[in-house]
Amino acid sequence: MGSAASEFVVVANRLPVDLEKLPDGNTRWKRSPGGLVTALEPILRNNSGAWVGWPGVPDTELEPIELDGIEMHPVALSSKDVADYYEGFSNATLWPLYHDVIVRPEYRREWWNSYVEVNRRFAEATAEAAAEGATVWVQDYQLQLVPKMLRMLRPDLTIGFFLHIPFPPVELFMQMPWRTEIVEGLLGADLIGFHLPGGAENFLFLARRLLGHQTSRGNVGVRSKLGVVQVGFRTVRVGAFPISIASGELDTAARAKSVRDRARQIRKELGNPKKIMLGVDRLDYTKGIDVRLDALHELIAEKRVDPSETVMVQLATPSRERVESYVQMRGEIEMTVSRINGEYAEVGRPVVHYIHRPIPRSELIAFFVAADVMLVTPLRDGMNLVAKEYVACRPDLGGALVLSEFTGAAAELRQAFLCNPHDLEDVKDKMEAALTQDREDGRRHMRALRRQVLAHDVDRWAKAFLTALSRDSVAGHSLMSTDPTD
Ligand SMILES: Nc1ncnc2c1ncn2[C@@H]1O[C@H](COP(=O)(O)OP(=O)(O)O)[C@@H](O)[C@H]1O
Ligand SMILES: O=P(O)(O)OC[C@H]1O[C@H](O[C@H]2O[C@H](CO)[C@@H](O)[C@H](O)[C@H]2O)[C@H](O)[C@@H](O)[C@@H]1O
Repeated sequence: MGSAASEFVVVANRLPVDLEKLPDGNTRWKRSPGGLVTALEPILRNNSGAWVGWPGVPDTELEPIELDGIEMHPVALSSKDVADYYEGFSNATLWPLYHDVIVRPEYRREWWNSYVEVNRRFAEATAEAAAEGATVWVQDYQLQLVPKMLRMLRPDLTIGFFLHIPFPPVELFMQMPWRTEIVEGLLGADLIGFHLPGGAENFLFLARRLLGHQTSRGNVGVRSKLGVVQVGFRTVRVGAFPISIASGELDTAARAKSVRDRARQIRKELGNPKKIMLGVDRLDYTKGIDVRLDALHELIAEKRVDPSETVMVQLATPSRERVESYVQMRGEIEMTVSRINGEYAEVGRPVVHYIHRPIPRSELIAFFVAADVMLVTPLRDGMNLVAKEYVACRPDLGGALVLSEFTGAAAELRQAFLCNPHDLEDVKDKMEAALTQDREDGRRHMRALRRQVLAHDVDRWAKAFLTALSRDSVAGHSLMSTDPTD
């Protein structure tokens, strides 16, 4: 495969596929976890581009390879890189800091040094993969230094950056010992995207107060009214672009007879309960899996939910399994599941069905179709694609969505049963309301939710971001430029 050939390059910590080493010594590629891949994989597949990322296993050097129409450029990470850059700085420092310090971020210099070094490696790999004048789209918190490093290596490139997790309030961000370096790193991009206007506005404030750049001061809009930072002669634009899913594809898949049959079979396998509640998440402390389990436990104890006619299914993909806070949270969740089942299950009829492994896509869609109530209760979440996937999978207008106010999705899905996950009574009330909703009200809410999700799909997200990015490359913008992209 030729190098320096791609006109469009996505750079993300992970490739969309992980290399799996099988016990017999063979290897195979499998879909990698998380919403970033769910969102970007179809875009790249349909637009023939290159993807620079880690193949998900340590100490493995691989040549570029074409898979499913995408040119994959694997970046090797050693076991030490994985421990310090990925598990350490990315997921024990940045992840908790950017998610409202739900657990305490650890600030370690050796992790930071590794973050800098690995970001440099990604920048170098991208500089090799990109054609002259190409567009490069850097993704997420693991790679915040790449825009500046890449600009120094390849000033000819147009560089976009998108943050998939929340950008924290200024008071929290200021804890970061390397806060200046991170803001400078991001400012290497031509366009910096966040899910919500609040994140973009936090960033503009920091660019002004921390680095002394001139910036625009008004509110940032959604896919419009971008903010501006003047960095010497360069103008960096900052905007809000809420990510989405391939809604049309899911809608079609959910209508298939095989999926509807499987959904009926799932209900039967669960003992034909009156109501099925569903949770689908990476096993992450931000997702509030404990919140929904505690709420269910209390609802049963208070006899507001009858465990002989209601079941909960929690599908949990293993995630970041060597990071201490994840180990601890898994133990707590599994204990609560056992406690609820210990108190209320009958032989052969658990109240909570808990599966700790990834589920194939078609099976997941059948679960969405089968579920009467979808529980999405994060303490904080950049977007949460699961909420949108559930809505897209309900062309029958059935089902109800309980959604935390602290997800990016809540800004768009206003007709859900919105709840405050820090207020257990509120979560219980919303779960009960969703379980007992009037059929016609439910259909009306679901119709409105679907209108939003089907109209704003992942293609529209990518188009809005890339259109704004390409405008950057052709024209200089004045400091107060406001240029709608939608
Ligand atoms: N147990 C599971 N099995 C298979 N896919 C899952 C599972 N849990 C989550 N997913 C998928 O992973 C993605 C999660 O995206 P999102 O909700 O945005 O959160 P995050 O990216 O933080 O994990 C969705 O596409 C969802 O369908
Ligand atoms: O790569 P991992 O460490 O296994 O984690 C998986 C992904 O998790 C995060 O996803 C986020 O992106 C979603 C799409 O924008 C968004 O809906 C969700 O709220 C975010 O949490 C992470 O940001 C990705 O980098 C990871 O690949």
